[in-house]
Amino acid sequence: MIRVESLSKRYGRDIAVDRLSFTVEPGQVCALLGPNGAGKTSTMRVLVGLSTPSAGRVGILGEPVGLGAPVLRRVGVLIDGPAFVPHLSGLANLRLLWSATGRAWPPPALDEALALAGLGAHLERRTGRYSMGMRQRLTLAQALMRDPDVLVLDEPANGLDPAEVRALREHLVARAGRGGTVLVSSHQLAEVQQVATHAVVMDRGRLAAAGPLGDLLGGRSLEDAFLAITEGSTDAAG
Ligand SMILES: Nc1ncnc2c1ncn2[C@@H]1O[C@H](COP(=O)(O)OP(=O)(O)OP(=O)(O)O)[C@@H](O)[C@H]1O
Repeated sequence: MIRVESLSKRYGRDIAVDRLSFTVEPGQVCALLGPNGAGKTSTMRVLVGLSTPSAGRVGILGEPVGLGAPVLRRVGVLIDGPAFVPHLSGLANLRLLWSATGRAWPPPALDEALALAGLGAHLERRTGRYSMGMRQRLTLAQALMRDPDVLVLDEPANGLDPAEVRALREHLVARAGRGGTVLVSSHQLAEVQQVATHAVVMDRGRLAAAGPLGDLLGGRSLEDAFLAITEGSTDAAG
């Protein structure tokens, strides 16, 4: 379970996240939506201990989060992507990242993660020669190989081709079906509509709407609902 309580994040005098609260329960795939600069990545970075909140609290599986918090072992994260060592192969990079957990190789869901990443023989190639899409797939593999209870994915479909996007979608649905908690940000609303059970819409740092997807849609496409929600908050602010 993910809990965000009155979270604010400032960068100097700018406020990127403004008293944001929401929860994501096990079994849910929650889409974190919002226009460019709404504060989605800032929220996710605080949520997984990569940056500190200016105010408020975040928790995962009932435990507080901070850099190196034990609960983060149970979280698969894709944000900006880790820095892969360019002269090592994809597989060697996964081993290196896994070694930081102090647990024996291989990770519990390595095969499943590699199947989804679909890198095949590229796994043996140096990551310095990877395309952006290959890098994204290796990043996904490192997030999934630990068989996490919670997934926090910032625009995971970036750079993936349509077949891979579909495989990812099926994976997220299956993971939530097994009791996992998934928070995923995206600008690809038609894609998100197929996978999300819930959505949180941010606009200029604030919560603009949240709830089960069906309630937010009210019979509209997610694109129409999103534009109505974010336009409404622009009018209200103006
Ligand atoms: N490290 C930083 N230093 C200063 N300002 C930042 C930093 N990171 C983000 N911001 C600012 O905070 C605001 C929110 O950015 P954030 O990346 O969280 O939005 P986002 O919703 O993820 O956007 P996008 O959809 O474009 O990825 C923006 O105004 C951005 O310029």
